[in-house]
Amino acid sequence: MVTGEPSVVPAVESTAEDISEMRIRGAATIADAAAAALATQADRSAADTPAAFRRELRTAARTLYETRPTAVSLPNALRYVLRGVDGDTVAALRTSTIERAESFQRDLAAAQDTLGEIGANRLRDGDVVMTHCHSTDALSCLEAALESGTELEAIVKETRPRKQGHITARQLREWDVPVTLIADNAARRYLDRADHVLVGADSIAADGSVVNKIGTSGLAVNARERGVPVMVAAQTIKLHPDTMTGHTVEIEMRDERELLSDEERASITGAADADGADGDGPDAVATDDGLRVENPAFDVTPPRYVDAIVTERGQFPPESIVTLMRELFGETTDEPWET
Ligand SMILES: O=C(COP(=O)(O)O)[C@H](O)[C@H](O)COP(=O)(O)O
Repeated sequence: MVTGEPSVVPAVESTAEDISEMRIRGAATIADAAAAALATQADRSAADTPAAFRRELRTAARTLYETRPTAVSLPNALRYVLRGVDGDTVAALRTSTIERAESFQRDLAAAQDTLGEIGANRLRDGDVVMTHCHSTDALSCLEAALESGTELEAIVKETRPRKQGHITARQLREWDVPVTLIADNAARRYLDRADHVLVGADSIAADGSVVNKIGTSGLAVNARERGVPVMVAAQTIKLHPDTMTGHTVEIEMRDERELLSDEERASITGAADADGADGDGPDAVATDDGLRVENPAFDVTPPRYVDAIVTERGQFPPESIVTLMRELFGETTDEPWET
């Protein structure tokens, strides 16, 4: 936290850490947790003036905002809650913040259900769906289809380096869906068996580009080459309003140790143990050993490789998503936590 800023309640700090460390992950889940954290901040605030209460809330929002840069659902959630904070007393501000956060969480869940019903209409009995990463919006489409009696099979990409495909596989097996888990490298080979590629999104840009887990763009290009339609399940909270005014979406770069442990690095570079050959592994990662590891968490799929973006407001060809963005966000993109 920046020195001199008002303190935030410990629950906000721990939610922020859980998001950074990906114990809370996935764009919709992050948005839900951020709204809940603002409600907790409001509930437990010891501020004795409305101005102090508002300052604390803005600091809490900034603390949450600074955790992960790519999923726009996070700032969209914070903006939604902060804009509904209203009242002349601390008690009134507290109540309005909590109510606003709760209504956000209700809307989020309802939007996911509606989106699922819409996405399910694209799926036919016996279809095989290839997934990437773990997306609750994408799974909502599969769940709605299964609930209406559609039989589905899934080819689940492992999704290196964090293997979120395991979470998807676990959920699908709970729903009794036959699952084939594959290494990411095997995707093109298995596209021959797939009727759909179904992924979620962290952000959708005004031109219809889809920002999602690293590997999505390569999958989409291969799917186009194989004639397999690509469906993106994304609630409107994933629409990135800043992209209407020319901003780009920041792609998060994560710690290289998600790809390569210190021991693996040492085995590649031949770096010796800093404290001698004691067998307990290297003590520090060398920075000048000539090996650079890069670990982008997301990539950008151009709209021409996407067949449909399924939202709770209907399904859209990617090129027309900007119309919905203007309707929902207007052109204003100021950040309430920066005031
Ligand atoms: O890319 C990811 C998660 O990345 P990470 O694991 O790095 O957070 C998901 O596809 C989207 O966030 C959509 O998820 P949802 O549909 O649940 O919002």
